[in-house]
Amino acid sequence: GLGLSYKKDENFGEWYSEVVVNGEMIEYYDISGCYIIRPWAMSIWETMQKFFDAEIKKMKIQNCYFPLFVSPTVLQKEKDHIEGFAPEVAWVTKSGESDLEVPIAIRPTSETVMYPYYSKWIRGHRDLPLKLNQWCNVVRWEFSNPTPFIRSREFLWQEGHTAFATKSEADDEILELYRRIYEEFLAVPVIKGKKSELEKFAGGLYTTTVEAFIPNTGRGIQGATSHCLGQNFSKMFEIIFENEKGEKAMAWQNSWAYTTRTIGVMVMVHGDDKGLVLPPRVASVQVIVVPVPYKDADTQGIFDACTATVETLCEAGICANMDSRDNYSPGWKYSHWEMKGVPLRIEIGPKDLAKNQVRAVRRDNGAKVDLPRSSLVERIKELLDEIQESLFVAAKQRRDACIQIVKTWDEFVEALGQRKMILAPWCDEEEVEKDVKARTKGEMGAAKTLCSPLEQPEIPEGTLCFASGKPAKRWSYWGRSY
Ligand SMILES: O=C1CCCN[C@@H]1CCCn1cnc2cc(F)c(Cl)cc2c1=O
Ligand SMILES: [Mg+2]
Repeated sequence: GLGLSYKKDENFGEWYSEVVVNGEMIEYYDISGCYIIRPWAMSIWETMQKFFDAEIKKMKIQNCYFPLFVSPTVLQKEKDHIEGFAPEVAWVTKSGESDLEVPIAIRPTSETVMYPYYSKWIRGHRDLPLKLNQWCNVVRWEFSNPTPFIRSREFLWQEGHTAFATKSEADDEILELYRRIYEEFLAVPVIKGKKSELEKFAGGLYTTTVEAFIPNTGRGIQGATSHCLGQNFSKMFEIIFENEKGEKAMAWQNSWAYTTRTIGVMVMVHGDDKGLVLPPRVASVQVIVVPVPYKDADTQGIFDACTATVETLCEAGICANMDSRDNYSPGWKYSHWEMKGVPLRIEIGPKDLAKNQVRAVRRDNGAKVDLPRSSLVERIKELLDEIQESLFVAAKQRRDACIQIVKTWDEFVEALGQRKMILAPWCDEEEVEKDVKARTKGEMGAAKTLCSPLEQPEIPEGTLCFASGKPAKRWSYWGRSY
């Protein structure tokens, strides 16, 4: 029947798997780690894409499409940093009955696909900057526990690859777009930060990130990423141009991505024991109108009022629908649309009809309010804005409650045991991070750096690293992660 069999605070993993299926976002597929993305989730991806694509077009970034398949020679070109990734590369070895002469890799990311052509196209400084993006899928044959949206063997993303004549900083503008996707659309708080040397993209100079946090599991999760590649890849792929002084120079590059993981983070942060809770800005149905007929009361009048209400809201740009199915009770419909996380429900019964009003019910906190039909549009718009804001505020409060500032190792271990996101002063030495990982190994996974926040709290003179006792150089967030 309706309703979830698992509670979010008791069986988070099972709750999550059930809620994405019952909310009709995901259908499980007969290949492990692969999932069907149903329209209820695809519309969220499209809403984010519409925003992000328009924003990168303002930055004169152009979309393109490179092949899915990578020839092995070119994939090995990056051998230094991909040796760790080799086990997750998927290969095509046959067509029909016959083996391929040479196996072909399926892109796990597109540096090796794109950069040989960057090298060909970029000859002189007038060919720069070259700023391309592609919306596509990538395949990484992961073995650790597959989770819909969060960790799958195929996922959708955008990957941006930019090349400049001069040293360009990692793209702060892109990182800000990622923050906006999380905080303004998905109502999920994130922290902008820099990855440690150990956690960064090995092929680049440094990696910046927006880090989210899942209070229920006490794990950080990388929300999106932007890398400053320096000249590392232009050296490897000979992306060389003649500069304005006629000298040979190597291009400076950035690359950046966000993925369908964004949708999973939103579900984990906002969902509850009645199902999904969608932020209005990404909800494909923001208002569901349910007729509540009563015995011989004016059923047609109620239906007409519902139809008129939907039309009025749609004309005002609000995504409203009516559930007019006559084979389900109002109560069944309430549970169904709560499971799907529709932000607002409008009920119209005989009493509402008589008073020329509607009853609006918020999905996030269950609050009910009677609205006169005369001021319906403005009141509904206010309610939707209120829901969007309060989802973000509530999520930020829950996330902030998980942040623990520590100064010593004992405090660190205690906070880790309490599944916290730990802010600690650190000597910024890679060996020390490796040591923390070794010392916190366990079946829940080791602690690692999540990011060093771009907004650094001040470090009082004499502050020592929580792990090594050496002079602290920067604050960093630590914790377990996905
Ligand atoms: O994160 C981004 C932004 C968009 C473009 N790419 C970079 C780096 C991707 C790292 N990475 C991540 N995963 C990988 C998996 C693989 F199997 C292989 Cl061969 C390589 C990689 C790999 O380089
Ligand atoms: Mg990976």
